[in-house]
Amino acid sequence: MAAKGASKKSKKGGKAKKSSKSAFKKQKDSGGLPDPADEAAARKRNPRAFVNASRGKTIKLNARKAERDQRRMHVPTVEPVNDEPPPFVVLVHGPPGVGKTTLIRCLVRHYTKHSLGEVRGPVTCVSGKTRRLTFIECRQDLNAMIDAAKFADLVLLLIDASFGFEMETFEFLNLLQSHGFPKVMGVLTHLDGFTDAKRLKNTKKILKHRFWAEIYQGAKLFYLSGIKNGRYLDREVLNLARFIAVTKFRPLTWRIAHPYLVADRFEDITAVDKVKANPQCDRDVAVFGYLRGCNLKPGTRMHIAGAGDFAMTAVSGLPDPCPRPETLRRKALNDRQRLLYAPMADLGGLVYDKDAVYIDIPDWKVQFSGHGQPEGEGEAMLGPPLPGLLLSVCKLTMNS
Ligand SMILES: Nc1nc2c(ncn2[C@@H]2O[C@H](COP(=O)(O)OP(=O)(O)OP(=O)(O)O)[C@@H](O)[C@H]2O)c(=O)[nH]1
Repeated sequence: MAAKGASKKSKKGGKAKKSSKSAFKKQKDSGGLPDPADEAAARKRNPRAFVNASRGKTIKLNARKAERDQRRMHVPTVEPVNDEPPPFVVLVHGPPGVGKTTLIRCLVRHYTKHSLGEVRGPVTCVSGKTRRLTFIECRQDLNAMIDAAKFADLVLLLIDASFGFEMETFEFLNLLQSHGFPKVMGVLTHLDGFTDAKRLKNTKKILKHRFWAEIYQGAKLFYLSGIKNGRYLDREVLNLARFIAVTKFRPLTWRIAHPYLVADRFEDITAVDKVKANPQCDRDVAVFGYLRGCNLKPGTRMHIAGAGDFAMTAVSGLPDPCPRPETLRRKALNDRQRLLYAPMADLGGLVYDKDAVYIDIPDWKVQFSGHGQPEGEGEAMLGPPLPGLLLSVCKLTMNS
């Protein structure tokens, strides 16, 4: 223990340098300079020699190492080579009001420069030269979560920081475990509700460690610090979007061995007379979506989650409605290559209903005759939709 009143020797800064210089001079004067070989050996033994000086950098390096180790542990299989892989499914999950719709809108806006109105059904967009993403919003409802756990490639787990984790979030993680556990990233929202900086820092830290305890040490957690003009901050969305665009997805053994399809949309194509005669009759339904997993053989029985087993009468390939860019020479995508395909959303003035398609035509483009539709009505109904009107990769017709 230092004697009372003795001054503390400084270890950093100008004073420390000065004192080390004077110590060296003293040693030189007394002729007791250490042997350079001994000095080099001592330096090699220095346990702190390879430790990062910066604490933040050490944490980041450890997190990256954990990520790499996890990836190594989880890739026992090689994904089959596919020239045109289907879009990856990014599932956005969280409690009501946490910001799922807002986040999907912001990400789609970032990738395609298109502002979505309402987010309904799957939204597919081109996210880069070689990748397409399908965003799906998952309600905090047990049935929806059970279905979503079966097809998600990446889960964005939204957490309301002002509330913390909810029971359903843990339930969903358990469901994911039973389906092979896809990649999971956390996103903290409602951080602008904190006025005290210290409390905000503590909350972030607590939630991060809780999240790491559930997933693994170093799992990626993003912070969205607030809303501006109904959108998350551009810089934070850009970081998240870039991370999603480059992240590697784990091929899950069961999924790559089975054909499956996430329906972008469906149509009831039963003959009208048949339904009129017997409203309870078996229906013919055409389901449109990208085929995932392995090849689908025509004639196999299909299982529709939550509905049961069905016989398939026909399968046909359709032109891709959201193809990847053909020329990869340019570094960035141009606006024409940033495609968006969301058949259920109100995109481009096209709305799909159960039994009709509506096209929204602005009033100034329409010249109504005196006997036609009343003036001012901007929606024209086209009648029952034809199968294959809006194109998709696979079409199935089923009856029970
Ligand atoms: N202050 C603040 N408001 C937010 C934040 N995130 C979302 N909101 C607001 O919360 C409201 C609900 O956002 P939505 O994106 O509709 O949430 P949701 O999870 O899709 O809600 P449901 O569709 O009901 O499940 C909107 O008014 C958003 O502006 C945030 O980080 N801070």
